[in-house]
Amino acid sequence: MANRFTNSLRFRFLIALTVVFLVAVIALCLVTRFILFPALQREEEVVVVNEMDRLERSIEVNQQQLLAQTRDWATWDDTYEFTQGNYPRYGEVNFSQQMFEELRYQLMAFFNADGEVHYLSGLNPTTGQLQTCVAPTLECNWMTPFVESMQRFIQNASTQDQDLSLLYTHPSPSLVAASPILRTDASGPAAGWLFKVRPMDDAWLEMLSELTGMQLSLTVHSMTALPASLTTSTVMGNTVLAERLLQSYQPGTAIAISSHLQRVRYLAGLRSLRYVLEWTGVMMLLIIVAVLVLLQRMILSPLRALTLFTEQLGKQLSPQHQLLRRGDEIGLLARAFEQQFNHQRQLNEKLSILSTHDTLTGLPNRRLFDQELQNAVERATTHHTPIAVMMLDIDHFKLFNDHYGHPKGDHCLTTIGQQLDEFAKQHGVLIARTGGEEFSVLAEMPANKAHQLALLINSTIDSLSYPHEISPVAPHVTFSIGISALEINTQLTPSVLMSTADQALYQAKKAGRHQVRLYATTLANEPVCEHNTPP
Ligand SMILES: Nc1nc2c(ncn2[C@@H]2O[C@H](COP(=O)(O)OP(=O)(O)OP(=O)(O)O)[C@@H](O)[C@H]2O)c(=O)[nH]1
Repeated sequence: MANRFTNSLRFRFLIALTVVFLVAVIALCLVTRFILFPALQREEEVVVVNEMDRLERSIEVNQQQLLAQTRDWATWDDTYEFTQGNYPRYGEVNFSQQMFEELRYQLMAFFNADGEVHYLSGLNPTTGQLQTCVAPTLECNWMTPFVESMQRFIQNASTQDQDLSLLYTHPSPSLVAASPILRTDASGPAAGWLFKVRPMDDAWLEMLSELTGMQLSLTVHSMTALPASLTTSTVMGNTVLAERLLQSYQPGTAIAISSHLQRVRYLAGLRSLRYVLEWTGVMMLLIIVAVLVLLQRMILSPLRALTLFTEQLGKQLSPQHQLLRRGDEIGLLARAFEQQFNHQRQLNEKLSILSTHDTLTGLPNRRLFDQELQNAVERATTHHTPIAVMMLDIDHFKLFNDHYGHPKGDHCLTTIGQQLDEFAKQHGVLIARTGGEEFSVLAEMPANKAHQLALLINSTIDSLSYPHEISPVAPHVTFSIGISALEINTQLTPSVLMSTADQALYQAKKAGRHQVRLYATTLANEPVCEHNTPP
């Protein structure tokens, strides 16, 4: 049973489809692993870089704003005069704690044209109080790193240098704007430089976070040169830690500003991908099921029906099957099968007739007669019904052949055979050609009726008047007939019937031919002698 299933088309097709399905799944996994995932990751990297670009632009905007404010102060006649030493109350009039806090200034530093400190004002990072000095000493000592960097900038600046925005990392991360001090009409020469420092402290980060919508943190990195890629990203679960390095004016350091970015695009892409993969899998399974159903309906079921159909053909039921009406290949096959079977059946019938009938006369032959006799004897012994066997032999047929020739003898046999065939059909008996010019009759009837029938056969052949000029018996062809009609008992066999009929025939021949002799049990060894030779 299991072997039959594994050999079936259904099983093989299922295996083939499963293999195709597995190959498709593996291909899908490989495509996902080596094409789709990397594409999603590349897209995420682009998103990260764009986000950090946006962040950097926001910082630049803040720097430009500080620079504009610095430029505004530096190109003001009051500042110019102050730097020239002509406006001693400048600081007192213009600087206040509130102004520094509102504008988020850490420090404002004024330098003369030679780069020497002219005036410093700023909020002490420890106390938060406004301090004003003319040198970064004593309580203004915290301004020293700023001042040193600014003086280095002034030393390196050329006469063409205009205002500039910078980033400091030391002493703390800061935005710094530098602008040459000019008259309000921007006429020169520059009286010095004005620097404004805005701390990149928590408050500044908070302001930037509100502006960009990102949670930000800031660190200072020590490095001699900036790397090729200013943006790095580290995946941390559902977020990416993105970091952008910002060039510092102070050598050997850089400011790193970082943010945890939600992997919104990536996760959405991943969900879409999973959705597509799941549905692709489901669709493939549905397609496999559909293919199997179609296979079952379109091929396997018709093939099964074709098998049943051919079995019916084999049993010669001549089925009017609906398969024969199909227009497809199955229909063609069914019709071809039917044609082949019909042809085969006709051949078999011909063969059967050839093997059971005599070719010359068309009468049943000895084989068929023996079979039927066997069956009749069984019927007779079982049901105690009468049975009789007759042996018919043409008288002096050798003389006929010698006189008329063998072909005429054949013609005579054929004519007599036809006559006997008609007779058999009329009287419901079996007449076979069981020898050269010998015929046998199987008649399921009692002895007296068999005897009358034998007489009737003789008179029928006589009435045919087939010429036999040199026959000593009559001028036409005649029969001698021996009949065996034995008592029905378990001893009764076909050979007993045949041999006793032969004995009766011998008696008929011996008594002068053209006669009927009956060998019956009651008359055993005293055969009845009848002669119906016309007078
Ligand atoms: N033409 C022809 N002759 C056949 C055929 N079969 C047998 N015979 C002939 O039938 C003849 C039978 O001869 P015998 O057995 O001597 O019998 P008979 O001459 O009929 O003499 P009795 O039977 O004693 O009356 C032989 O000459 C056979 O050649 C056949 O198919 N065709």
